[in-house]
Amino acid sequence: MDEVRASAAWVAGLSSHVIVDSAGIEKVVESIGEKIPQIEWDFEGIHYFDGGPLTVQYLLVLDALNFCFWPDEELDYDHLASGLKAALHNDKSVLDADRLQKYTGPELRELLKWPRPLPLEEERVRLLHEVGCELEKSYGGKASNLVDSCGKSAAKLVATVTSHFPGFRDHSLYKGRQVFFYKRAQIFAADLYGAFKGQSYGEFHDISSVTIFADYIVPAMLRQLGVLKYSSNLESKIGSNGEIASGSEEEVELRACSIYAVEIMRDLIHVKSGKPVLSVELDLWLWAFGVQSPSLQHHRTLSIYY
Ligand SMILES: Nc1nc2c(c(CN[C@H]3C=C[C@H](O)[C@@H]3O)cn2[C@@H]2O[C@H](COP(=O)(O)O)[C@@H](O)[C@H]2O)c(=O)[nH]1
Repeated sequence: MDEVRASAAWVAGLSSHVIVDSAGIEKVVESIGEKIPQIEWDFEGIHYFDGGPLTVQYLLVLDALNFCFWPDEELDYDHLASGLKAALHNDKSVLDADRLQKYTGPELRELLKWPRPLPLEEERVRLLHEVGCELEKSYGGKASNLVDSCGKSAAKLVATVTSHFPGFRDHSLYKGRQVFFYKRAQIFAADLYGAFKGQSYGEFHDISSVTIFADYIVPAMLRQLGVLKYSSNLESKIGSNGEIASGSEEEVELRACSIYAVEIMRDLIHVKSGKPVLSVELDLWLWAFGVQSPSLQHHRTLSIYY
């Protein structure tokens, strides 16, 4: 994850559409004080959890599909999580590697009990096939074997997931240079950590190396808090729900500045409170407030990465 942190800082240093406001960060840190808001991982009660390997399989599939819900105004992340949970309660074999390789779009819709085509449905199906195929080829069909192979290192897990599954290689180019986000790979590590409460499949000695997950909710939340400032052009595009192209400087800056700003915030909280804080905890706090704030306007980019 060093490459995520380093490339985000590099982009933030050159950024022109999005600015990280250090006074805004100071204000947020002041308002937090000594008490970092602690959010329960499954605060919505939407996740499948049985304490064993099937939960790991569930989380990998969940994060393989954890992107771009906004094109359907009625669809959100909760539908995906609770849909997979209900499907698993009904039939424990729905996420078996051989079955993952065969789903069609209409079958995936049926599995999630969603009445119409999902956004980027063909891509979702392709990514499911990729997960099933690679799990079968390299890990005996089990995501839990993949996690076991990482020696309780979140950094190794992210490196393993991104090297085995091309769909998780969330990166972009900015001013000619490769920048890394690895949103869904990192969130897989964080979801294991959260679901298993830092034990068993969720035990990582380096969970502090994970950054926030650059999606479309966290930048909007950071902007609402006064941590990010947008150029007037970008502001009006987002305000009018205009689409921002994947890979555009605006999109890369939105994501990179969010990661960078939270890393700065995290260091400042540590200095002021004397207590270390995880980016994973700050992410969950920002995301949980963001998704519960209906007026929050976020950027719209068609992407399989977030
Ligand atoms: N930064 C960050 N982004 C996250 C999540 C999560 C879910 N995390 C689970 C972990 C603990 C909780 O129990 C959650 O269940 C989803 N997203 C992103 O949000 C967007 C969905 O928005 P909407 O269309 O409104 O549903 C989409 O880009 C999705 O990829 C997170 O934690 N952090």
